[in-house]
Amino acid sequence: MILSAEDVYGGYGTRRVLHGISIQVDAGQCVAVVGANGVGKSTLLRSIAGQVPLLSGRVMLDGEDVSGQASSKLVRKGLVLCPEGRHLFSGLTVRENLIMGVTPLKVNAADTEFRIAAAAEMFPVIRERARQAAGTLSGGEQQMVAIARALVARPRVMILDEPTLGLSPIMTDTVIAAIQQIVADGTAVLLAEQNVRASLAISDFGYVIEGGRVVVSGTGADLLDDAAVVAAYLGIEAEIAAPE
Ligand SMILES: Nc1ncnc2c1ncn2[C@@H]1O[C@H](COP(=O)(O)OP(=O)(O)OP(=O)(O)O)[C@@H](O)[C@H]1O
Repeated sequence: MILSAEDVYGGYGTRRVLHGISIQVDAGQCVAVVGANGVGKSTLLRSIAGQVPLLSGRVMLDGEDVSGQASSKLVRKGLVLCPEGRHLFSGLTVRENLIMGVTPLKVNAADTEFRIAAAAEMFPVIRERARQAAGTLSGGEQQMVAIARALVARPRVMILDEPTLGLSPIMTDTVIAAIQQIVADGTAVLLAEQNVRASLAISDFGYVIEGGRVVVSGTGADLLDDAAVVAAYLGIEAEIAAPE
């Protein structure tokens, strides 16, 4: 197991959002957390990534208790969050945004260039728009830059919060394919997505969250096959077999 959250309670000040959540991600896996708006998916991911304090419980990264550690430290240990809403520096160029992704690692210039070139293999927009201000890119292009900024840190685990939110169907497909490639290349992925079908379809395992708790879990395929789960928690209609 590369990452786990164990009995995590958390929230914002007196606002309790997470009520004892446990999840785990094995090396090489893509794991999805799904559920309706406001159930605590982002809070969970941000708590794991050191951006929201834990009230109790712990986060384990490759056998080490990293609970409450700052995100810059976690990046150096191989855990990177690609946040909802991308949070690019819109006035900086694409290239400068990518350099931000390696800053916590203190790698040398040659290594930085190598990492950016490798990310551009996956996302050609990085080369094409290298000197353009990130804020002038389309939403889909910005999402690719945001994922690339996480990728250049060479994480062992990448946490992706709503990477397809607001994207066109074509851009959504591109981002989903990129996530599959990242997993195939050996980085474990923890994914929160409103696009339930697409995320469970590429996930080895999924957790359905409701009210800050895991209510159902199973393989991505099993969750999608379970009509009751699909209807009750995921807000999408079960596919009804057409009559012969
Ligand atoms: N910074 C914050 N301060 C106070 N409450 C917050 C803050 N961020 C989120 N919340 C609240 O925490 C609860 C869970 O929000 P969270 O963003 O984790 O849900 P989510 O499942 O990711 O939903 P969404 O997909 O809509 O982002 C919500 O009630 C939300 O209003």
